[in-house]
Amino acid sequence: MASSRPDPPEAATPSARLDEILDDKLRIQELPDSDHEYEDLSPQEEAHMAYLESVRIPIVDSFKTTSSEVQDETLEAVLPFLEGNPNDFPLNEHGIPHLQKEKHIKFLKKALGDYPAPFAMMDASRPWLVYWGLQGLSALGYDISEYRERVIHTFSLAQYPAGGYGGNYGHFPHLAATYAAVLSIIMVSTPDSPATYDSINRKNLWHFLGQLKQPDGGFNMTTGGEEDIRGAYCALTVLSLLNLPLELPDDAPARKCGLTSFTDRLGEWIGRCQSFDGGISAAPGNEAHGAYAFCGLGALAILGPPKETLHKYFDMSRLIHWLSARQCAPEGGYNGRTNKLVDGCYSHWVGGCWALVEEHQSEGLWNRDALARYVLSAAQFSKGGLVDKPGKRPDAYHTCYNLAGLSAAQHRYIHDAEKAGKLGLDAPFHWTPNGTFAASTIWTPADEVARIHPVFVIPFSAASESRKYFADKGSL
Ligand SMILES: CC(C)=CCC/C(C)=C/CC/C(C)=C/COP(=O)(O)OP(=O)(O)O
Ligand SMILES: [Zn+2]
Repeated sequence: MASSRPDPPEAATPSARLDEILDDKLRIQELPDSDHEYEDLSPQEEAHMAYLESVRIPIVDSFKTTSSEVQDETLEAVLPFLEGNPNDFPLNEHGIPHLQKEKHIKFLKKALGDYPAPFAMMDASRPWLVYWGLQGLSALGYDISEYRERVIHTFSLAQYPAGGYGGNYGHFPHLAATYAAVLSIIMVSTPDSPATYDSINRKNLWHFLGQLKQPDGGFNMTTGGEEDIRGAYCALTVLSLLNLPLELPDDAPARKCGLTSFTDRLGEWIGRCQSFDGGISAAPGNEAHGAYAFCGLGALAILGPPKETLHKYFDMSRLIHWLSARQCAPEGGYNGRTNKLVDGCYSHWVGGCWALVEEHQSEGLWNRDALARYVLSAAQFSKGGLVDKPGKRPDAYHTCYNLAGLSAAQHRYIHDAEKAGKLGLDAPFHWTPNGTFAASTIWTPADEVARIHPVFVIPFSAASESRKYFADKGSL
């Protein structure tokens, strides 16, 4: 680096002749190590050459870093997919691979099946595997009702007797597992199948959430576990979809510190997660990350109409600046944080932020076509399923969130703040679809995925039917 470069020795003389030999490129990258070309150098010029030799390595090192090298490798992997069609997929009228719906459905159905023994380590993620599979299938327009019985069975076992859901039978309850389990259950439920909704022990779940509420306003992920912004989003999602009381249970430890409601001090705590660069981090003081940005925005969009809550708790112009910087060029997809690599899952974690942000500031803040191009051209795996980036294996997580990101690029939503009730986490039920972008230069109607609720990331009908079912039911 220039600042650490030593001063040249006094005897060293830069000269016009040396400058001629050492043009900029040469000086930085290709300083010769044999001196036969410079046999007739004066002692002063030789001293200057020696000086240049001594500073060469630090200069070269400052141009290449581990991050820049993996970024170069990423471009090498991605560009052939943006410029050509290495998978030999059928192309749409814009010359872009069609969305391979049938292949992805087959992949997700397999992902919802049995796993061989080495996957035992994924046991604690069972609710997530189910959620990603069901949500991905729904996005592809597949009717998931055939999974209803299996979902009730799986989650009745994973429901912890004292409330909440763990990864599987006998696991302690965790807020992330609870979020994924509740979303899965309500996705396969219908008002005429109350047994599915009623498999959730709401009263015990409410008590479990009460144990997680912290005196500073945030939520722990599990009893005695970490407090982070996922907790805020997961807890509010469950409270809102299951129409649980906002009042803290009497046995909630936060009551001892004067808190009475799940929402007490929560907006302020979420606001403290905005980092110096405008992004949103897991907890105050941490590095900003796109997945946490979605959790923060989602949580505020449940707490009240985003038109009101976003600018109340976040500096929106700095957040928009940070979110915009996550879209990679020329890849078109998103990365999750500064100086990191494009990855298909951020198509949702960052791409999904825009529907919420656009309630604060009008659209046009991001390049929808560029994201759709990354998903269709670079993130579809030849045999089905979607990936982080070319060269990676597909999995249910990347399949679900690439599809959600593609949906975010294709559809527009609007929130009716007037209709949202002031109490009871009712705000997220006043989003409505507001058209589909038809004028794309990337996708055609055959490449469209379904609309997805911008806050809960499930079908719209699953969200509204659950809320209505539990509102009609009333008591816990
Ligand atoms: C609702 C809910 C529970 C949301 C969870 C969201 C989520 C995916 C969080 C992960 C966040 C994180 C710090 C990833 C870094 O991974 P990395 O270092 O491997 O990836 P990177 O290089 O892309 O940052
Ligand atoms: Zn990823």
